[in-house]
Amino acid sequence: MTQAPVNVTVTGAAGQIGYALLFRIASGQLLGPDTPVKLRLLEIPQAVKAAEGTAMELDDGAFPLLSGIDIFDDPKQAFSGTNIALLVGARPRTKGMERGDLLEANGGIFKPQGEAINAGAADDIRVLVVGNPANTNALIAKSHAPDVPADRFTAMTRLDHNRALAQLSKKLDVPVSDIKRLAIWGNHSATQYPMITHGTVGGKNLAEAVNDQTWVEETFIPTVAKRGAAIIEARGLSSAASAASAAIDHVYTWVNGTDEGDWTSAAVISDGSYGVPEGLISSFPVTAKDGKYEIVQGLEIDDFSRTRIDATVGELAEERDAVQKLGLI
Ligand SMILES: NC(=O)C1=CN([C@@H]2O[C@H](COP(=O)(O)OP(=O)(O)OC[C@H]3O[C@@H](n4cnc5c(N)ncnc54)[C@H](O)[C@@H]3O)[C@@H](O)[C@H]2O)C=CC1
Ligand SMILES: O=C([O-])CC(=O)C(=O)O
Repeated sequence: MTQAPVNVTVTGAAGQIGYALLFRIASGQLLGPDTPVKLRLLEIPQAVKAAEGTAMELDDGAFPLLSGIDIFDDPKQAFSGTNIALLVGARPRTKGMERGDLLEANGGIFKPQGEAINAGAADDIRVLVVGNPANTNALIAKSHAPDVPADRFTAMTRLDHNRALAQLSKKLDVPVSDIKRLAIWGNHSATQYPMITHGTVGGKNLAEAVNDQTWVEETFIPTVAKRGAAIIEARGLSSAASAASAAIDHVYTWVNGTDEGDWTSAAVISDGSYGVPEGLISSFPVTAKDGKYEIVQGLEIDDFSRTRIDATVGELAEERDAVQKLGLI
């Protein structure tokens, strides 16, 4: 192990996703088995003690790749020199809270975090926003980091992608690894569009293999799009281990690349591709190469997909307009 450790900042470190995520980072699953990591945990002051408890357990894991843990309640310190930032901590929606209140409360978190990343993160900083509303929180953070290339801000739809893989694997009775070129479009919300049109399974077209448009529209799409709510209903808590696993997948792929001929899904800054307004952080089919996510170009979009993409992207535009009105971007 000769490489210098990579600094990884995790916000919301004392939360339930943090608890599932940190041990996997420490064991080398975020960046690979040859890359040592240094953890920088950010929490609100009331949760610092709980984060200290998690750090004690991380110590007790005796992970060979974990070269240190620091805990902060100040974003400026937490993001100083960081290479990878996982923005997990967010303000959850509580009873009686309107959508605007939620966006405003999260603006109070993601604006200072964007500023702190701008001020002190390493030049190769890569940011993944997990905390909801993830796409718009990423947009807020990006807006306050003008010196960081915009394509370094991403939001997580890999969990939706993995959920879609799992549903298709069950439907077709094939291993998830046989299914390629699946794509989640738009917002990480119930309007998202999981698209199978260009997918493949064992080299054959995925939509033809499924051959059941009623199942796609009435079962597959709603199951994937509403899975978060179904998990809350069943567990009494929102998805945590699966969300942590998807965050690991998102960063691992970003750094190590997609397989030749395959895609994944990530919410990245739109360059106007497929009519998605430039500047929105929207999920697209993406490849990763040389440490960069790129939107897959040139796909034919059928009428059904167009309608679904327009709806979810329309919701993103509304969220952008709302945070613009609140002066958060
Ligand atoms: N994009 C996705 O696919 C998914 C996103 N999520 C979202 O991830 C977020 C975290 O989920 P959980 O870990 O289950 O929540 P949690 O409530 O268990 O933990 C959140 C943690 O964030 C901390 N926090 C709050 N404000 C902070 C700030 N300003 N700086 C640092 N830390 C702060 C809290 O103290 C808490 O420890 C939620 O917004 C949830 O909706 C959850 C699942 C999937
Ligand atoms: O729905 C939630 O609150 C958590 C979430 O984002 C998901 O599980 O996809």
